[in-house]
Amino acid sequence: MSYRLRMVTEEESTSSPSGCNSNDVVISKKQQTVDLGDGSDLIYIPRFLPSDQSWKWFDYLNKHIPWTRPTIRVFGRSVLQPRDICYVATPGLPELSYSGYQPHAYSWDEYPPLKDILEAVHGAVPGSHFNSLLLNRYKGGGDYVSWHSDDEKLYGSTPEIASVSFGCEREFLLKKKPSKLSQEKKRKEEHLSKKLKTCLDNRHCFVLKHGSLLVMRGNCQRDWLHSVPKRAKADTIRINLTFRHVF
Ligand SMILES: O=C(O)CCC(=O)C(=O)O
Ligand SMILES: [Fe+2]
Repeated sequence: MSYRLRMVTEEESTSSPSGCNSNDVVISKKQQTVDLGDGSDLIYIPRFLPSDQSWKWFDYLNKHIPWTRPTIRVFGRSVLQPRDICYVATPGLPELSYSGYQPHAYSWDEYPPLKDILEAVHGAVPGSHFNSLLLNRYKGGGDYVSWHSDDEKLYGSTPEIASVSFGCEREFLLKKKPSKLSQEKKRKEEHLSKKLKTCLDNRHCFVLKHGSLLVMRGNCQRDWLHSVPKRAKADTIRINLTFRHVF
């Protein structure tokens, strides 16, 4: 099954509705940009892909991707990764390895819909050339990804990561990495915030919607950690695709 679709932007489709046909994927451009400071920023497009097309992709990925739940090493112990994963990459790139685990790199050609999603992402992120993809499947609220940053050397010093979500909405959290300088600053800010009775917490939360796109850019992986915590009430499947550029 393949979805070769013509992409049009929301602006094009509203300015010339007759230019659209039923095979068009209308890409929404309504986006929120968050400046995290010090050269880190995020772009969030809640309705990036149309809902019905996103459900078709969800069903395809859920059924056809060779999901695996690997054993990884965390603080010297072997643990089952708390979600299913799969890795897709262009042949000839340096191999990805994390937490003592090296995933097999499947090819884009084996899963044609991934190329359509990649095309939509490339259209939304000017100048991007993603050549690898890590897929995650969260089977329910007990599946999660703990605090981490995607700062592996093969992604370069300022990785650009584009994340597309399908299915169950889950919270995506970001918090600033601790540093000696920022701890000192934090102590001063806490003192001040107690006085002002305000909360100065360096955290951000996005509820990642079905069909949404979130892009992390600049120093995000150097200065920030992100996670998708367990949520008892999230009882259905969520599939997340993170597109990355390997150098
Ligand atoms: O599922 C998500 O939204 C995030 C996944 C993630 O952070 C990762 O694969 O590195
Ligand atoms: Fe990540």
